[in-house]
Amino acid sequence: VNDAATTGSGYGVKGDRKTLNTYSSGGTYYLYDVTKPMNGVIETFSAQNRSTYPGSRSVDSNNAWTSSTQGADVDAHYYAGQVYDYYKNTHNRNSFDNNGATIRSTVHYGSNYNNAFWNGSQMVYGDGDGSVFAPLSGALDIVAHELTHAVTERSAGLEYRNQSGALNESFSDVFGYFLDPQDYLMGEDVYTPTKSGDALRSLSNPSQFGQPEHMNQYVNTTSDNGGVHTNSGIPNKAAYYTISSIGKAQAEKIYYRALTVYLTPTSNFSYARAALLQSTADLYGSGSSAYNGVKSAWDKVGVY
Ligand SMILES: CCCCC[C@H](S)C(=O)N[C@@H](Cc1ccccc1)C(=O)N[C@@H](C)C(=O)O
Ligand SMILES: [Zn+2]
Repeated sequence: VNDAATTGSGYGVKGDRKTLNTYSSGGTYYLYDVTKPMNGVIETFSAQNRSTYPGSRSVDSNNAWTSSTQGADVDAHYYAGQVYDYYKNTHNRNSFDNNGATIRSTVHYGSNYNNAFWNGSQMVYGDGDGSVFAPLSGALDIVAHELTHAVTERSAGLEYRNQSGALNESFSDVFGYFLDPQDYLMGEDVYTPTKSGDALRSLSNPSQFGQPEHMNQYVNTTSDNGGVHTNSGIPNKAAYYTISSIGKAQAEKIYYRALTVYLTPTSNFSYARAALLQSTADLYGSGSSAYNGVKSAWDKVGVY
């Protein structure tokens, strides 16, 4: 039996059917996607509910990934491919390092683990406890959030604390929106599976879920690396104002250019305003409506 790229199918966390780019070797099927240009490989592993990664490759006997525990594997793999395609097609970036790095995910991390993260080399997803979260790879905006941390790490390198850390978190949420633009909510597809209509965060209304949305509400704290998941509400609100005034198409070009050309590891909110304005001037001119939209957005959140 020789090795070959194959096409499988399966059910995601929400029970939705998906087609998968898989690989067969020795009669076993793997979540190993070799269809991307320039050899960008996407591969998915399972920690089998231990707290180790990468764990072992997700496998299936007949390329039908339909068991109830495979939903997290299916979505991590499928959504990672979607995020790869977004960065390649929209920003001409070939994987998170712009050099075809393998995109690896591990699912079923830990026990009832209500989080997901980028560990410096790969994405890692918990299954959630079924009350706070369902398996976290079941949300495209979460997968985009985590993979954008990898892009940030290989570009601006925003330090994960205080204002640069809140920007790091915000850029991950904002690209989560760009991948999943049907609402301004974050994590809604897997957050509180037994309760509808809520989310972990909102870009349009950060205060709805306990985040500040103006600089005069900045939270000075030592917890959560200086409140990176709290103070991200302020740049998130500025992104909402920007997107709702100039549109997603121009906003995503501006955000990508700021992240990859101007921001640095210690950039603060004021520097982010300047970087986004400079990116807008580069792309659309300093007299453009886009420029006025970005300026007004950051004025409204009190960052100058
Ligand atoms: C390991 C310690 C924490 C790592 C933080 C990761 S990058 C993170 O920010 N995870 C996101 C997951 C997410 C993203 C979008 C929507 C919902 C959930 C996150 O926001 N985690 C929250 C729960 C947190 O860590 O406070
Ligand atoms: Zn994050």
